[in-house]
Amino acid sequence: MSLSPALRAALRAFTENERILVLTDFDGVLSDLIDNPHDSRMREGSRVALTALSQLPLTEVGIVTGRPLADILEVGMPPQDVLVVASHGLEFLQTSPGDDIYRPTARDTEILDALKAFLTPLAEAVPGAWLEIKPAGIAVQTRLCESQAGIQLLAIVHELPEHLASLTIRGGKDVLEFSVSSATKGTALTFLAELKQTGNILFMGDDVTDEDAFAALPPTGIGIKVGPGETLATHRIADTTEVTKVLELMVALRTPDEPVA
Ligand SMILES: O=P(O)(O)OC[C@H]1O[C@H](O[C@H]2O[C@H](CO)[C@@H](O)[C@H](O)[C@H]2O)[C@H](O)[C@@H](O)[C@@H]1O
Repeated sequence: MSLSPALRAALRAFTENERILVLTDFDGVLSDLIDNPHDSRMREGSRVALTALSQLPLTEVGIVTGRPLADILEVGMPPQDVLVVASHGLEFLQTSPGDDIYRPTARDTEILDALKAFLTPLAEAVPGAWLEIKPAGIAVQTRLCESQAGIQLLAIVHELPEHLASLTIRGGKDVLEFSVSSATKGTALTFLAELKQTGNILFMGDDVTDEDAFAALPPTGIGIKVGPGETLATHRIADTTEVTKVLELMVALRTPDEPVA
């Protein structure tokens, strides 16, 4: 499918701004959703377009992901000059003076150990379920579970005991994450907007946590939801192949003498 005329017009107007900030989620947007997160890679077309975009003048590009920073650097292999916000807005790279890598405090470690003790037997009881240990939290992954068993497990772990009640809970695609951090992709977007001194921001995302970023977009921003589901975004595209088309169109529109397909 080609991009809708309304989205093409919005992208044309957006790229005419002098300075722009293009931000995108990783899983389900730059990469297809697959069973093993360690095997995820950016679609090649999106990698090429993202790299080209990041090298254009007055064009800032960033990846905003729920993955830990070390993980996205290894799996996502972000091109040079691309800003990275990881752990749902907790960790930052290339945003100097805002560079920030999370290191747990003694109290965080105590809570995370207690969380692991709570989640481990529950996950072990459900075939296919596994725990993704992150620096600031733990995600219960159920993509490989029988559908009802996965839904049931997430409902059970959602009811945290009293001693873990301070944790932030984030939903996602076949995943529920518990974190000592309450940062969101929305707080990250606002931080980057101030850092880069622009309200001309485009954000693409596919999941529940991306809604925080859509909500934080200024009126001069553009939100693009990838795939189905309720959203605050003003535009929608079908899948990761259309993400590549959006990125390629912005490169063409932003490059003098480049033919626009
Ligand atoms: O914010 P994102 O970049 O979209 O990251 C969200 C989570 O993505 C990963 O999990 C999801 O993708 C996996 C690989 O395709 C899939 O197996 C899993 O079921 C999905 O939930 C990642 O593992 C998480 O840490 C991220 O928070």
